[in-house]
Amino acid sequence: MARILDGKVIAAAVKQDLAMEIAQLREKEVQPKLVVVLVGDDAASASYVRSKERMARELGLEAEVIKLSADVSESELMRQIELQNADDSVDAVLVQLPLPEHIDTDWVLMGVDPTKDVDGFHPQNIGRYAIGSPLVWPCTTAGILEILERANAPVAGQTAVVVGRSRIVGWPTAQLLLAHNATVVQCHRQTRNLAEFTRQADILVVAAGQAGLIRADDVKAGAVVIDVGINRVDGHLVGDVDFDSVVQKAGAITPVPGGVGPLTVAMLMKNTVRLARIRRLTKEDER
Ligand SMILES: NC(=O)C1=CN([C@@H]2O[C@H](COP(=O)(O)OP(=O)(O)OC[C@H]3O[C@@H](n4cnc5c(N)ncnc54)[C@H](OP(=O)(O)O)[C@@H]3O)[C@@H](O)[C@H]2O)C=CC1
Ligand SMILES: Nc1nc(=O)c2c([nH]1)NC[C@@H]1CN(c3ccc(C(=O)N[C@@H](CCC(=O)O)C(=O)O)cc3)C=[N+]21
Repeated sequence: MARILDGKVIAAAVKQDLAMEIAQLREKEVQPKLVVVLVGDDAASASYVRSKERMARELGLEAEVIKLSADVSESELMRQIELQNADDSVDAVLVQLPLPEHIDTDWVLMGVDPTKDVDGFHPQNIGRYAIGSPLVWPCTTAGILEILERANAPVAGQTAVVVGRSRIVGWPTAQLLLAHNATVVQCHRQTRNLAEFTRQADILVVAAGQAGLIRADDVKAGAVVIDVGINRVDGHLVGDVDFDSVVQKAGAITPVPGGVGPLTVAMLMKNTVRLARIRRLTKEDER
């Protein structure tokens, strides 16, 4: 039976460390502030944003949510982002995805000041992580590293397979594992014979959004399996990994819910604090 990597417990440990750091920053009169821009009334997005607000409040971080209607124009959305860019009290700006169809997501994400880009989605940050040193790693990716580290799972020299290559999860996660000296294979929809690759993974990260994509036969015995997927099936949340069968074979596994998700929110807070620290306490030429 695999060890179950409990995201809630790990997130609580991250929060504890952060609370101390925030108290120290307050002594230096730094009050980190996060702004979340939420467009439209998608129920899942609204619920994620609520959990972000809740955790910020618990930690004593300032958080503001700017709600815009689903039919907001691209230029009005940009104007709102630029207001946050210009506001010196704001350290971190997050534009909740997905955005409505009529809005060019790439263009909007490029509008966020790279020094306030708490998601790490700006091309400047992507360029930085291509050379291994981003200001921040995207929250989910950072959360995956936190899980691996706190579980004492080695990364260097391991074979890591990432299923998915999205800007939010798959791509940055493969880059992070590579930066930590894993041997990385990145799979996607056009990968032929997916199982041939996943079966070789010492670390298997699955971020495809397909319930039941990975079953016990697709996993190497003893592997560390990180299930990022969030799928609603018959009213329940399930991951991309068939937990009940894979738990019998893997060495360690994250559950859904209660695995990567809680870490994503915790790392958003950690990234906010980091950006606040860099922007307010570091000289321009040291960044
Ligand atoms: N727990 C958390 O904190 C978070 C969870 N999520 C969840 O993670 C999942 C992925 O999210 P996201 O990356 O945004 O999703 P996207 O839909 O943007 O990307 C999915 C990726 O998976 C690949 N893929 C899809 N199906 C298959 C398949 N059958 N075989 C191989 N590759 C496949 C796609 O390939 P291709 O590029 O070829 O299309 C694509 O690269 C979702 O369930 C989402 O809800 C997302 C963010 C945070
Ligand atoms: N700009 C931007 N940045 C993001 O990081 C971002 C985004 N947009 N859009 C959507 C995805 C998804 N995402 C999740 C966050 C928390 C949970 C989470 O807390 N999940 C809980 C369960 C949640 C529930 O019960 O619904 C869990 O897995 O235990 C999941 C998914 C962040 N994303």
